[in-house]
Amino acid sequence: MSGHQYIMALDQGTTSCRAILFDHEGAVIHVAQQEFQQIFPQSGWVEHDAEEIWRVQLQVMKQVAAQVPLESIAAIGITNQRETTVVWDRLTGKPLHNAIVWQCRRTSELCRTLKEQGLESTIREKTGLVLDPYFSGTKLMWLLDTFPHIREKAERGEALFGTIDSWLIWNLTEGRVHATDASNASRTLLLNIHTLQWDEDILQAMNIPASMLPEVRPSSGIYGHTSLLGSDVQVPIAGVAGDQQAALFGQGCFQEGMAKNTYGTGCFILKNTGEKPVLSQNGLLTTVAWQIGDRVNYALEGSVFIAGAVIQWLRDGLGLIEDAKESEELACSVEDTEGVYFVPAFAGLGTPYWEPNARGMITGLTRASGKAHLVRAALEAIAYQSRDVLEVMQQEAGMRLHDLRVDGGAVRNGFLMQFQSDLLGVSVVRPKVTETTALGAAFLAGLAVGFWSSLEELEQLKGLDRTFQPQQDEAYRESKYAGWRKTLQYQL
Ligand SMILES: Nc1ncnc2c1ncn2[C@@H]1O[C@H](COP(=O)(O)OP(=O)(O)O)[C@@H](O)[C@H]1O
Ligand SMILES: O=P(O)(O)OC[C@H](O)CO
Repeated sequence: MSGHQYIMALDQGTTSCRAILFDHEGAVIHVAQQEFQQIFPQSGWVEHDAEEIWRVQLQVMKQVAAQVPLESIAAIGITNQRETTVVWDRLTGKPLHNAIVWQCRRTSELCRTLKEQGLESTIREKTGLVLDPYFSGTKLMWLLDTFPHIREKAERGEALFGTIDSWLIWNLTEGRVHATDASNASRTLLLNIHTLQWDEDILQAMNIPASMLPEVRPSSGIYGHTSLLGSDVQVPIAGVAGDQQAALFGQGCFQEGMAKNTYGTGCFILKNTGEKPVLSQNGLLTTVAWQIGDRVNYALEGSVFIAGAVIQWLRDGLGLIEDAKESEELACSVEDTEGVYFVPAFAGLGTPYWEPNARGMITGLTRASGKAHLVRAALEAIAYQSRDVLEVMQQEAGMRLHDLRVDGGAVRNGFLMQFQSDLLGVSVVRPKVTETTALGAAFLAGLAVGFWSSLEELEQLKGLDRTFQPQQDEAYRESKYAGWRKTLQYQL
């Protein structure tokens, strides 16, 4: 192992592809990042070009690899936007349709039909999920039902399904490995999370051929090797996890009861529930956190569909700001939103409401309302939605929140972090490495190849950047939140 100094993590997010090299201390050594195209073919529909994702991911990977001797890279870990559905041709390797993104609402009606057929409680018990367009199952079903040539190929064993991890593994590996890890598989609506097997009854009910599905493997372990960084070097792909589970791992939330919130395109709050799946009564999801060897860790999750994406919309949709960073300065330029509330339900509402038909809304506007109030209301909405999830988590899991560990692109925004702390009345703890998603994937890969030896060793690597303490009293907190809840009622 002596020449091995780095682990490379590939973080394939909703808006960009990243490649990051971490050293043995868990420090970021090199990063390359590139955004790719978001495709909105109709209202509420979202797609990505899977070939573009692969091209961009390979490019950033090569950029980073060029900074160090190839032999110094011990392994690659993959982490990815979850649920996004790719179907490709086994023979040509070409996608048979654009990837259908997790945010896409096109299967709302299909979900309703499946509910009417009485499938909801089976899905809940077996998969830990709810019947919502968010998950891969109905997206795959839609592709098979809409395009007869895709179904024909699937029935001949020539069409393969995968989430983005599988798509990258397939493209990276010499022998075209078709696999996924248990954390990603647990987001498809097709996996029995108790047995970690694809569920035959659900596949039958959704008319999905089992031959399309990838092999489910542990999150830490060798999937295959790639020579795409240099033909004479074989680098093992040794860790794979969905991005939110990877962030939980990268935050060092290894023990039952530990929780984190990641502020990226959406917000995802996960709480480690140990080795037993806990089923929620209030709209939280039960999901596989990771599998290492035979040991499976589960988590309860609250998913907020639009968080940082609302800031992107202010930038790209309205042209109100030029850069996400600007939102902080604008928000701080006013004392308050002066009664403006912004519900960014662009893609329906996730936890705990599960209302696929909800849509965005801005209320409380007056002639005195300006750009700064709107931007501030958008940032505040990210914090309100996170509180909605944490309220349910605390009620249900008997969790007493002492502090909140945070990560993701939007935690750079100091206003947002302070407001989150004020709104919850607890400390918000931001780590030094906010790339915890990528770090989690690196940890999983590093453990598999002996770069790191144990979870205890990984725990020592954590470093804090800043803790935000509440600066407002309970009266402020509760009156702001009551205003949010009242506004939300219009969409429920
Ligand atoms: N300073 C900032 N303030 C608010 N939001 C930000 C800031 N910087 C980045 N963001 C938001 O964070 C998101 C990107 O975070 P990232 O973790 O890379 O997301 P993803 O993995 O979903 O692509 C974008 O939606 C962007 O608008
Ligand atoms: O790309 P992110 O970081 O917004 O994460 C997306 C989630 O995995 C969707 O479930």
